[in-house]
Amino acid sequence: MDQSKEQRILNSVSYNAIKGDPESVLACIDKYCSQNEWAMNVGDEKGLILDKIVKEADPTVALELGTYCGYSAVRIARLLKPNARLFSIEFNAEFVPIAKEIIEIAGLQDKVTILEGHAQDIIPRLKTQYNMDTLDFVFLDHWKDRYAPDTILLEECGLLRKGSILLADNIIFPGAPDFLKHVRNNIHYECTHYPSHLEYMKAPDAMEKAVYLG
Ligand SMILES: Oc1cc(-c2ccc(F)cc2)cc2cncnc12
Ligand SMILES: [Mg+2]
Repeated sequence: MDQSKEQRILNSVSYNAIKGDPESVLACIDKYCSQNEWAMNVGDEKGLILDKIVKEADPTVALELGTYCGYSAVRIARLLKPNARLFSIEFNAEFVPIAKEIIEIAGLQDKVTILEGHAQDIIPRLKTQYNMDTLDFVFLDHWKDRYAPDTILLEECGLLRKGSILLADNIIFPGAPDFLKHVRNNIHYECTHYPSHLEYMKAPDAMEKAVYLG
């Protein structure tokens, strides 16, 4: 059977990246996806915004919704302090083993736990099953119509604390209007908009930071 695009991305990383070097893994994926096959990684331009917010948050416990091939998991985990951890939720079973291998090639497997399933099923179990208190940073990059309900679920499950930082990808394209409606003009959130472009393309896109105020 023909290989999937995601398998071809893994092949490229496995062949070209330097083992244990996250920067070379990111550069390899960005090169492949800008020159060979477009893929929905957050990419190098929006990745710089992600880097900035992760450094600002300096999280001990981070959550990512939407692992895909593990590009943003590598991007986030490479910035984590020694005892910090990233949990990444992915529902597509085909993507999970590919992301795991890419994260391993980057040498970040001890910092990242991939949880396979739907965010709405996993979020309610994070405290009990993973001994979690609250989340310091959340990257939303899964299906856009799930950003708002999953944010509300994080609130209801007591996983957000005063100062928890949410960062959402694709605010313009494909767009997440319900999420913006929930966090903007909401006394519980302080929002910042970061205009950018769709990964590897000229089309406008943006990220939204929403700091939970408790
Ligand atoms: O960054 C992203 C981009 C796109 C996407 C798809 C098709 C298109 F034409 C434009 C953009 C889809 C995504 C789904 N999940 C997470 N991130 C995504
Ligand atoms: Mg995205």
